[in-house]
Amino acid sequence: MIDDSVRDKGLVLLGCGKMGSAMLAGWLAGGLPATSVWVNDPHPSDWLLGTGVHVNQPLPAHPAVVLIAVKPQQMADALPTLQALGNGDTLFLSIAAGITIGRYQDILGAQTPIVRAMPNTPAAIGQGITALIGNANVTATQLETAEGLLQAVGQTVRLETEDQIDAVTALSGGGPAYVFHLIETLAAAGEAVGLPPDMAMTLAKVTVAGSGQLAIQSPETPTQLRINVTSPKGTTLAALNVLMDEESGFPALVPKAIKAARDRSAELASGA
Ligand SMILES: NC(=O)C1=CN([C@@H]2O[C@H](COP(=O)(O)OP(=O)(O)OC[C@H]3O[C@@H](n4cnc5c(N)ncnc54)[C@H](OP(=O)(O)O)[C@@H]3O)[C@@H](O)[C@H]2O)C=CC1
Ligand SMILES: O=C(O)[C@@H]1CCC=N1
Repeated sequence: MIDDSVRDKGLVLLGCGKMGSAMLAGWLAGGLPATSVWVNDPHPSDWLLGTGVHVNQPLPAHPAVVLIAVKPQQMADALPTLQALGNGDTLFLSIAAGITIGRYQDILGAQTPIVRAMPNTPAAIGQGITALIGNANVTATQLETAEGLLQAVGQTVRLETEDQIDAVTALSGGGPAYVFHLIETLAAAGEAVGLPPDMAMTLAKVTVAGSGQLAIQSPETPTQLRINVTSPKGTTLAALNVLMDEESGFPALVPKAIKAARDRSAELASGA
């Protein structure tokens, strides 16, 4: 639930592109008044301008939370504009990949309360998942405020160490893109074996969505759910023999992809 302090003292978004908009859409749909939100973004979208939030207007003196939602490469220009809010009661909630708490402290001040989080775009429909960790300046109440905002757009998990966030970024932060690519690939493959494009896309989307829901709702493991589909000597087995090949299938490809994303996240953290 979104904390009253956010409604009363205000929420500032630094950057409102794809991820900032996804989260803001969820918060507004969940009842956060538009008048409690201030957004700084050089090129506000038509959607944003239509929400009724304050766009590129003077900020409240002591907002409850600042959401940092610019790209890592934009941080050096964007963050110093909010330096005056550092070292105080305003909680900075960062969703940027690869920018460490230490780097925020260097710019905003060592006493600044900072929560680093990694959400994903299904937040736009309340189905996101976000991992978070705070620095020592974050009070228990502020951590609950951050978690309340993030739970208003999905589930949350608390991290034990900050460096775990590189792996989270690789798995669930970018994960929706991998799944969307799976949908694209399934639909194209359906077309290639004779289905009309629209039908192939509908079959692919609903299959992925339904399977995801079944994996969440069923008491059975994903492994058992896979076995349930796979008849002996049947059609699924013919496909899985390709997809589960240790040399060329998912077991070879997926870990390689996740490691590449994890390594890139760590690289961003070192300033590359
Ligand atoms: N997209 C995703 O699925 C996820 C993204 N993230 C993280 O979220 C952050 C944002 O990513 P994403 O939304 O995809 O990127 P976008 O480029 O869509 O959003 C960034 C926004 O910030 C604006 N901006 C640029 N400079 C400034 C500035 N100086 N002050 C204020 N706003 C500025 C950009 O404007 P303009 O376009 O005009 O430059 C843009 O609207 C990144 O750090 C990313 O790592 C985390 C999890 C998932
Ligand atoms: O691609 C990126 O760097 C960001 C982080 C996770 C999802 N998008």
